[in-house]
Amino acid sequence: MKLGVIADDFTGASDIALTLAEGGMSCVQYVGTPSTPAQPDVEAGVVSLKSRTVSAGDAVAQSLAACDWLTAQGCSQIVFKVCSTFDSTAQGNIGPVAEALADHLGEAQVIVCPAFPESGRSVYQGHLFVGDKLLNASGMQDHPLTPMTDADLRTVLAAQTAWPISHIATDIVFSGGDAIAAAMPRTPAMIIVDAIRDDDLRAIAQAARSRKLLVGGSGIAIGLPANFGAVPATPDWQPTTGAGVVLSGSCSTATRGQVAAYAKVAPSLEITPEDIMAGRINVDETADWALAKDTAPLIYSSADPASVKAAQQKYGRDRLAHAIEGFFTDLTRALAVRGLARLVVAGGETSGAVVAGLGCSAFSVGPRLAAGVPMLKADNHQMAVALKSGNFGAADFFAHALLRMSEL
Ligand SMILES: Nc1ncnc2c1ncn2[C@@H]1O[C@H](COP(=O)(O)OP(=O)(O)O)[C@@H](O)[C@H]1O
Ligand SMILES: O=C(O)[C@@H](O)C(=O)COP(=O)(O)O
Repeated sequence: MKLGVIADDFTGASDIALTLAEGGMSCVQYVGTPSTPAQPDVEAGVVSLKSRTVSAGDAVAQSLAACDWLTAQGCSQIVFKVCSTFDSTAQGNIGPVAEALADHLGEAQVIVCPAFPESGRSVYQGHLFVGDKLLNASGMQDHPLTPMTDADLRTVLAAQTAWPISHIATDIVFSGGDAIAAAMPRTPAMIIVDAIRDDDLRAIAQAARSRKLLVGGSGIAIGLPANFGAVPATPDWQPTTGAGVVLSGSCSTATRGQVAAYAKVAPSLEITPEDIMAGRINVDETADWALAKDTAPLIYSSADPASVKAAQQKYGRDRLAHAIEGFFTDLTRALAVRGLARLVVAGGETSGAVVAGLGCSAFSVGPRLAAGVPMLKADNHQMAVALKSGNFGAADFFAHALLRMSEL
């Protein structure tokens, strides 16, 4: 293994795994840190953690364990994959984990860049944009767990770490990899690097060729496979037919549009916070209902910001999230034993919960369904799976994903 990734959620892990696979690296997405060695042909290993919203201490411990496993497999460079919308709170976990990994690997300068131009995320003058909106006006200010209310990544990161924060601006980035390398501070720092185009990310990769640690969204990986001699490729796929289900616990803007669109063409079942907290949902009956349908049904808890806020005030934010995620874990387990063959999931935390219900230990990475979303095959069920980030994908993503999984 040459390149190791520690991803702070499961959708983020499959997002960067797609970038690396399309860059021509043989790539596996692991479910948590494996306890056994990787297959010898794996060049890029992506460890999926569910560490974005746990305590900073827990996130650090999980990330260091993942780092140790990846370096033991031979990785010379580690990427800490965070969200392209920099999802975090003042407590972390981006700063504390980046700091701990840097100390552990002996790296004093850490490039931090969440830009992902293909999905509209750009970093300019240290500020993160989603399309033409600043991060704090993009919808991310209403996220149920990690509301983002400041677009200046320098102040966001400074609140999470004692390390000095530095910045490399677009004029230097446009001058290329050598200019970026020359502009790197000589003293310890986390460096927010601007990037608005894929070419900027390639220049960053060139500058980072011998860095032991990088922090970023999947865009940070665009230029990395070439550093390891890989050439672009299309990942293989064996079609999977059979029963399909869409599970959505994401309350993000794009997902809510996808839920509304799919509910018009397929059976759907809304699970409300009241249903969950009152224990009104029978998981086995729900799984039977889902698999009796001719068209893959949608089961969702996705709701608008006002409803989410009201439910959080009533039940407590973390308690509610935990209960909803627990429901999705149990439902997935029930669906898997009944022979589910195609599974589409919306939401990063939700995906972590769903994958826990699958009980698999790794995914092979197939071709793209949308920017940042590959088709995956679970190693235990040979099930086709898509883990879609909250804000990725077009309005017809669910129908498109289910269809593509079954096509040659
Ligand atoms: N109706 C709801 N009310 C409150 N919280 C919810 C509701 N539905 C889902 N959630 C919780 O909101 C969080 C959504 O996060 P996530 O799955 O990561 O989505 P995204 O990818 O959009 O960030 C999860 O913890 C989920 O359990
Ligand atoms: O970088 C991204 O935007 C995604 O890969 C990601 O991590 C998104 O997280 P969720 O929106 O919580 O799925």
